[in-house]
Amino acid sequence: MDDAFTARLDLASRALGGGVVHANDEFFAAADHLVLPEPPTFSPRTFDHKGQVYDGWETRRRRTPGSDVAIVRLGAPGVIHGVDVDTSFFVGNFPPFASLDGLAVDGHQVPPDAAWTALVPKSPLNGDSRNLFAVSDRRRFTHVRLTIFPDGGVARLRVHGEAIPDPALLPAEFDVAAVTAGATVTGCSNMFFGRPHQMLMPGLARHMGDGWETARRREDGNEWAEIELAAPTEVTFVDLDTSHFKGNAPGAAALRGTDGSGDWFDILPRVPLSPDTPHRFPVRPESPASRVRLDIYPDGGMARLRIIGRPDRAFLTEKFRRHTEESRRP
Ligand SMILES: NC(=O)NC(NC(N)=O)C(=O)[O-]
Repeated sequence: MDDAFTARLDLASRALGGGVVHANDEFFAAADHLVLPEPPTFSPRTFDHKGQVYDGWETRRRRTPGSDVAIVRLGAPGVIHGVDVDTSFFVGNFPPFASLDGLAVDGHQVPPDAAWTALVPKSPLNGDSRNLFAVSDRRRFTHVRLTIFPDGGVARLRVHGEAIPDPALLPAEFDVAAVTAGATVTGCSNMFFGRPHQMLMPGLARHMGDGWETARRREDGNEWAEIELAAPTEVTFVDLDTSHFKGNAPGAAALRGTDGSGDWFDILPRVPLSPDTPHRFPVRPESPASRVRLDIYPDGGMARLRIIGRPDRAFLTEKFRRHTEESRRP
């Protein structure tokens, strides 16, 4: 099956601010575990007052017909390309079937009579494994609802897709390289220790594992990453944050941009970098950029990359409109 969607951003992740807003039953384990960014873990023969401790959402054994549900508010609303219903470590207690629905709400509350859209029909699950389901609906959703039949445990719910922010909620100038704004990594030379999209995650990096890190380069040349920005943008500031990279920060970096025509121009000509330091550079590039290339010399780690500027509002509005109109239709 097509599982290419697993490389996409997890829109539900707590790392983006996603959260569980409702679960009808959490007897054995809290549904909040569903959106944790870390892979699930298990410690055998570890019992609390309710039973064996699980790193997931686990409901009690049903004695009446029915199903159990959990509703997740996406950290970044967007278009869902596929989901992973991960039942890791649930063996004698995984749900044999699950389904997933989506909802797009204006504002912040889920109305009790909301009309949910089916994204994954009731489908069989395997225990102690990832269960991948592609989603073909290309509308924008703010919430998903996981239903398990009849009961049981799910370790994580990953909702892979592309973030589509509401332009009405974005200021005139913001970080257009942020994954929550819809920026994506389109290529990189090396990601041995850490994937480059981590540079584009919200907030400060928590530790060295929370950034882009290459292997030590043993030949000539330098490492690089390319990013498609949320929209064509007049860039005003570039942040290169090497926090936590103390013995392995790049010695220098440069940022170039293109408007898609194939011509590249300097946004930030090569500058020296210090270890474990958030650097900010005011810039005045000659043109708006829709894509950028970060070169680091020769290799190393970057905790965060921020590209602040004034995006093309019409571009953002059209992207939002294209994915939104129909998902709001009753
Ligand atoms: N040994 C178990 O895991 N039992 C049960 N679950 C927990 N959490 O104890 C159950 O009945 O599914």
